[in-house]
Amino acid sequence: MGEQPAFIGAKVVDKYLDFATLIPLLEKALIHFSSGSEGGVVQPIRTIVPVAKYSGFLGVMPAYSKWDDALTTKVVTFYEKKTSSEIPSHQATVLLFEPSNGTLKAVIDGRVITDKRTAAVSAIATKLLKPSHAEILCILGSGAQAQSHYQVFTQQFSFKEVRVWSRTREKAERFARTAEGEVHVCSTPQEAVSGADVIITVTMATEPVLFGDWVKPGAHINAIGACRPDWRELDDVLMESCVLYVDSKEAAAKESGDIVISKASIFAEIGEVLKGTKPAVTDKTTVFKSVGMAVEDTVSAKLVYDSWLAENK
Ligand SMILES: NC(=O)C1=CN([C@@H]2O[C@H](COP(=O)(O)OP(=O)(O)OC[C@H]3O[C@@H](n4cnc5c(N)ncnc54)[C@H](O)[C@@H]3O)[C@@H](O)[C@H]2O)C=CC1
Ligand SMILES: O=C(O)C1=NCCCC1
Repeated sequence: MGEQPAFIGAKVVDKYLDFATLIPLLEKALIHFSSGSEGGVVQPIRTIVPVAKYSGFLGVMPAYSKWDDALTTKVVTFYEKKTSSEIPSHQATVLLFEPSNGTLKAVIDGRVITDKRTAAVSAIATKLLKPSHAEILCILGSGAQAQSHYQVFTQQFSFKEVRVWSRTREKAERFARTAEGEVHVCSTPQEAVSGADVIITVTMATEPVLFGDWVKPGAHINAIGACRPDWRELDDVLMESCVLYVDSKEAAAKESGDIVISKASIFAEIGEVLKGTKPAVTDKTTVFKSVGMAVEDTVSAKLVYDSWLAENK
């Protein structure tokens, strides 16, 4: 029998995944992904199994990155209705394999990876696309992604004001109370969005929560939810009037109702902007529609495993 795989839990993952190290790795992964076969990323569209009886979904997200020589698959579940406050709506595990022979090297908590890599990619998009004077940050939603986005955005940028709105005011207040800096709780999404320079939508909404008529012209929006073809976070006015960036054109056009239903046309992948083959527009309203990519999990899991191995040889 060979060696047993390492089991790496959420606390250890959190310790090793610091944004300053993760962001440059994700930038490279986005460039590789958007470089076709030359980029060496093999990432099929993920498989999603609906568990209709419980309004849940199971997703399988495999990827290989030649440049990182890393092979993973994430298995993620997400449930529309929370069954208890202790069980997160999204749970995930990343399996890391030895690419040369297929041996399973590690079973790694995928929840922290999902939260942090998604937020880090939004920060990358925002650095490229935000208006030059961005003073007000608005977050719609107050769950796990809201937390990780708040963390990285307050670390990477210096907003003068941070606002949050959530369907349940009490949850928005809890978010503000536990945040490290000052967060202004808003009573309506419109109040939160009004005059904001950067907006993040991190909800499980299935109908629009952000309307184009509310958005300050030139603002940048990171749209993180609406990962099913019949789910929306943004309305048609916004989708039709913005310059639309995505992580993966193929996946976004198939998976997100914000694009499928509005039929908005995609301008570029973020990886193309990082590569310099497509421009970063900063004087118009921009949307980064994120659906999440397996290769982001691959480079994150490799970082965690390599860091863990260095301390546990
Ligand atoms: N693009 C990506 O890479 C990823 C996207 N996601 C998506 O991001 C979104 C947020 O995920 P988490 O923070 O982990 O979930 P969560 O369950 O921790 O938080 C969800 C938030 O959405 C709010 N919400 C639920 N239904 C709503 C509705 N109908 N209208 C307005 N707000 C509503 C909840 O009150 C809560 O604040 C989800 O849509 C999730 O699927 C999650 C992981 C990766
Ligand atoms: O990329 C991911 O991981 C996810 N994206 C959409 C929702 C489920 C998790």
